[in-house]
Amino acid sequence: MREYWTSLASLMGALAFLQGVLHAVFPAELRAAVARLLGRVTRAFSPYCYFDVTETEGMSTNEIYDAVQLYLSSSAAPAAGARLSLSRPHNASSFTFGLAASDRVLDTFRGAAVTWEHVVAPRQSQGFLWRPLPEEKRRFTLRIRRGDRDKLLPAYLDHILASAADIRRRSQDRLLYTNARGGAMDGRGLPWDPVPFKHPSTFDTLAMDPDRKAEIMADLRDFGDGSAFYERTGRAWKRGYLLYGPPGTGKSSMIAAMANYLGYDVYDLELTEVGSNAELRKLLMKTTSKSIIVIEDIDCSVDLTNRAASPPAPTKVRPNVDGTIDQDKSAGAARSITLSGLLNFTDGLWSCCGSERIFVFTTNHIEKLDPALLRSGRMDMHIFMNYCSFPALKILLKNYLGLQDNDGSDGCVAVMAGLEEWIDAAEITPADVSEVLIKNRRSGRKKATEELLEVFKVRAEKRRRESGPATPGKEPGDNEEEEEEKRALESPKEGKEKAGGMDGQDEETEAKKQL
Ligand SMILES: Nc1ncnc2c1ncn2[C@@H]1O[C@H](COP(=O)(O)OP(=O)(O)OP(=O)(O)O)[C@@H](O)[C@H]1O
Ligand SMILES: [Mg+2]
Repeated sequence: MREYWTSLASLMGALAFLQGVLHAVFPAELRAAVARLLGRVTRAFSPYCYFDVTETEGMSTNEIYDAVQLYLSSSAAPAAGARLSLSRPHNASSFTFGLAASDRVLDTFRGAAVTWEHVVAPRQSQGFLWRPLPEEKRRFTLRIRRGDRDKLLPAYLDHILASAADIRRRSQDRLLYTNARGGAMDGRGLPWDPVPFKHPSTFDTLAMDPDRKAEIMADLRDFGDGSAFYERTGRAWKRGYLLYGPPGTGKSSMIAAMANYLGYDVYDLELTEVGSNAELRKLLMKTTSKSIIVIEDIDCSVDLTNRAASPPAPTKVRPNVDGTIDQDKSAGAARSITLSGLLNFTDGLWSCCGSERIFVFTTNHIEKLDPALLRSGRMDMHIFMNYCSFPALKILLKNYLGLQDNDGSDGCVAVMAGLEEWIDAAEITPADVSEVLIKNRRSGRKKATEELLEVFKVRAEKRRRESGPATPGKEPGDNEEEEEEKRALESPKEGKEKAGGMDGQDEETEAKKQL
């Protein structure tokens, strides 16, 4: 045994001596060149080819490196034992995972398997630089089979860039843009003011007929995934939705749900702030793709009845001495937008200067809109937001009271039957139902639903009277039922919030303010 250790020690000594001689005889450059050559020879006989994506290109960062990192963090499967690093970028609402040094992930694209390795090596001393580089050199190395090369490149890289852009957009807080400055540009030449968009409305919380809801969601999904379809058919990648119906039926809530569902930004276009068709076009050109452009209450914003009308001579709005502008003067400026300007905005050549954009118009009076505005291609889907139906009511009861379908607890079954019987006759909006539920939610489910049934009955009776012959000598609101309904909506018998807490009205106002 002792001899074994002695011979091992002499072998190690001989190797160290040989290495010393090699270092002395062959300079470092020569050794590196030999190593490179050996690497090349091995690669020449390897069935794989390799591509490096470095973190920096010269002094600037490499966008592809960031995209690969983001893509791998969400799409690819880490190899067994790989470590992922966790981070949360600035302004992001979710975490992202990154690959730690020297770990590998596997991925497949078009049936071909690929491997990514994250290589981290210390950087040699940099000397003096105005902008020092990171101390480590990082790169991703892509390994693919030689035979798959044509199949994978460049399509696989395009796929990575598109996926990374999508992930980035989804993990960042989205924005709500307004044109409150009336088209005037800010310091960066942008006419839109952004604020973080955090509206809580989703398709889960939206009360409407479930079949219609599923249809709208499928339509939005088709639109979002429709890049190839729109290209193949030569259509501009945009879609218009018209939401119409009485006030308080969820039109604005639907827009927020759409934005949350697709992960799009929202541009809330205030037409009365726009001075001319040219300004409207400029605003359109400054919107980004993957966004929803909204014009609320379109019938109230601008005279939309005469397509042929030419804009009146531009009225320059002169500010008053104190710098303010009179309302009627600015209204004059808004009138210089014409229907034809708006039609071009939604379906003219300019409307196609970006892609993946949704136009949403809302109105309480569809009959006031010009048919040209409503045709397919401009408003592709017309969505009627109606009074609350029983299936929609069940969604509100679930959201506000946690009441599940066929929930027999708290003795609600009988009340539910009553609600189903009275709801159509009551013609009540989801907003009014929400109001009653917010105010009574602390009184227990049974009490809250009973209170709602009471409101339904009063409302139904009122509707019946309204549709019957008018009672001479009676003013509107001059009857007992109306007063009783008002009382039920305004001051619930129980469950009033104590001072200090936000009451139902405040919550509602707060929710409305969010959009
Ligand atoms: N369908 C609905 N589902 C869930 N909540 C709703 C629905 N409709 C209305 N609400 C509630 O009523 C409030 C007002 O609704 P919303 O602003 O969406 O109505 P609207 O149809 O846009 O009204 P308007 O025509 O006056 O603009 C919302 O904040 C929401 O709480
Ligand atoms: Mg609205």
